[in-house]
Amino acid sequence: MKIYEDNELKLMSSIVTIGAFDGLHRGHLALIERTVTCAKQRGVPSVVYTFDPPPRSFLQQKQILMSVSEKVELVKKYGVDHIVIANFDQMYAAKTPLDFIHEIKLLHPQQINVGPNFTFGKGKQGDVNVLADHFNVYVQPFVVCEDGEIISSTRIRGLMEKNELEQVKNLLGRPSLEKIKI
Ligand SMILES: Cc1cc2nc3c(=O)[nH]c(=O)nc-3n(C[C@H](O)[C@H](O)[C@H](O)COP(=O)(O)O)c2cc1C
Ligand SMILES: Nc1ncnc2c1ncn2[C@@H]1O[C@H](COP(=O)(O)OP(=O)(O)OP(=O)(O)O)[C@@H](O)[C@H]1O
Repeated sequence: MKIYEDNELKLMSSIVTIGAFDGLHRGHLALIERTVTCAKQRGVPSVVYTFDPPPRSFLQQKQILMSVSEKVELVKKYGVDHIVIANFDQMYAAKTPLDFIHEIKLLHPQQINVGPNFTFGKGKQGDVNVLADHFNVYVQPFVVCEDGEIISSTRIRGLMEKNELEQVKNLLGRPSLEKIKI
């Protein structure tokens, strides 16, 4: 897997997934698996486009669930070809949805896979509908756990605070944040 610590990767064709992916829970992993499978079927590279630090931690001082090197290590195990790690700072956060779309166009994605709640651009102005005006977008239905609740990094942060580690393992689908697979 090739790692790009700027957001200037250019490809002729690709399948892309985008997100903070903090903690790499079962919802994130479903998106990454779909991206890799689809890329292999079509014979084009798979790309995970992520942010460091996670926007929620930079903008709202939320706890970071995993380091960028742990994230890279786990993403690599899933057979991803390229990972872009955009430096999320004030200047980056101020980009408009259209600025971001122009960057993603450099990847020439045949398909972009995101979850229903994906947002992007200054003030979270871009959503899946805006993205779909410019790209072929697949919206992965929410992955939920047994009680029907949506799995999210926010929920995992809350469970960690209460030390509910069994439930954390369940949402991650593996024994700990760092461990690769069960
Ligand atoms: C170019 C760009 C600018 C962003 N600016 C903001 C912002 O101003 N405020 C905010 O809360 N989030 C901002 N975000 C974060 C997104 O809303 C979102 O959290 C991020 O794209 C990760 O998606 P995910 O939360 O679905 O993983 C920005 C994201 C991108 C790509
Ligand atoms: N449970 C889920 N099922 C399917 N897709 C998901 C799920 N949770 C997040 N996603 C998608 O994964 C990508 C990364 O999302 P993100 O990193 O914001 O995760 P999150 O768990 O929603 O985080 P947070 O709780 O901090 O907002 C986005 O495209 C998002 O829509």
